[in-house]
Amino acid sequence: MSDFHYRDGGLWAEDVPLTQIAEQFGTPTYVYSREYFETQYRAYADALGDHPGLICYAVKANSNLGILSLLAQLGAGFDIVSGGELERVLMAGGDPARVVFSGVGKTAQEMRRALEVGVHCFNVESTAELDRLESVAAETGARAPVSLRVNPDVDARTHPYISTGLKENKFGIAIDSAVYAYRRAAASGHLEVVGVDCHIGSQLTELAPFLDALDRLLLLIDQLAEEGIRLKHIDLGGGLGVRYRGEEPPPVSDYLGAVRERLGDRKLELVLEPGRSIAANGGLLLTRVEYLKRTEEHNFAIVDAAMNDNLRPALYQAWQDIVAVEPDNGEVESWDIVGPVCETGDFLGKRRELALQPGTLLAMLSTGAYGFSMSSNYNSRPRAAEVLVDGERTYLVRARESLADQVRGESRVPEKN
Ligand SMILES: Cc1ncc(COP(=O)(O)O)c(C=O)c1O
Ligand SMILES: N[C@@H](CCCC[NH3+])C(=O)O
Repeated sequence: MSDFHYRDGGLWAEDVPLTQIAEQFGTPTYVYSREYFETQYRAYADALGDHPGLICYAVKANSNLGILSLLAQLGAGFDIVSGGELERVLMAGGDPARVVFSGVGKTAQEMRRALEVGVHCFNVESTAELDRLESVAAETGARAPVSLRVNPDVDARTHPYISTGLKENKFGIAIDSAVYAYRRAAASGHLEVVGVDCHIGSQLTELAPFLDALDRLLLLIDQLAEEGIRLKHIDLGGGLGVRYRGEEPPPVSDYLGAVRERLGDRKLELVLEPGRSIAANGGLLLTRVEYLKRTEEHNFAIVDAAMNDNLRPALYQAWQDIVAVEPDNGEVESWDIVGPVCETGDFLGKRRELALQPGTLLAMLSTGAYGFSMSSNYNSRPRAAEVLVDGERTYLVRARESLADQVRGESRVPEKN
């Protein structure tokens, strides 16, 4: 039985009916299944098996402390892209020695803090960043562990906004010039070269681009070894896709099986940074229909969640399934499910076949990744509550924002005299 399933005519999260969650916590609310996150993390850990390495969950996919803490309890590592994400990991009980620090714009302050707590490595994305890291390390007297993020120029065959491993993208150091950057890092007394990293994109549904990137990285590793620069680990980033509609991404075991086979008996630790494949199908967004509005063109169902809660449809024209929590036998019609935000792009789904009434409770599925974490206060809307379900228990892992939360730090100005 899946973690979100119909039972007694209604949709449940594990052993809790979603109607109960809506009643207790209101809507819109993100609902997560603990079991799902644990199963997905374990799929990676099991597929890694006895091969040395780290599964570093990409915090940006879902950075709620409840989620991070349950992963920390399983021994997960974390992939972070900001000082804020680092502090979240620490607050959740994560081990800094299992943290890899990615991102193209690390500040000196963020570097200092990461050195202080002792992260596993910095995934350095440019030579300018290498210079900054070297001077921060020199200042603090630490030796910074460095893995260069190379851009292997591989087509991930995914949405252009979430493809990151092509020459034209802003990420990483071009693989052709990586050797120079490695020589530069290896010659520094303040930097310790430990690995190589790449991340070619997100929502990949085929293995070939991952394996092409891996092959290119292995060539680089051999070239570096000839110069006496020996790497301890290879980090293939995240990117494994999930099923939103008809996609059939390869199972984690096939992916890691193929990678391990390619690595053969090389003594290279394997680091992975999965986000979406751990989180997406572990969450849903619970929302209620406020109004039904029929025009000559369309039927609109205006719900209480909006693009500020889930930006993916507006940003990528992403499709995520929307289902009724208590399917009734009313007349099924085609509806555009839209939010209250003043933007034409504020939709959650178009042309959805549903039987709706004002007050109908809906669940937008596959929203555990890049859902709440990309939400905002646009239109001064409070960000949604987040509830984690564990069997029959519910934990409010983030309270719905209040107006006071929203205006904290803002102030009026005195009248002009
Ligand atoms: C550097 C890095 N690592 C890991 C991830 C996680 O990717 P995904 O959620 O596709 O697994 C991302 C986001 O795409 C990323 O930019
Ligand atoms: N936010 C994106 C994925 C971007 C991943 C970050 N590199 C999504 O919702 O699909």
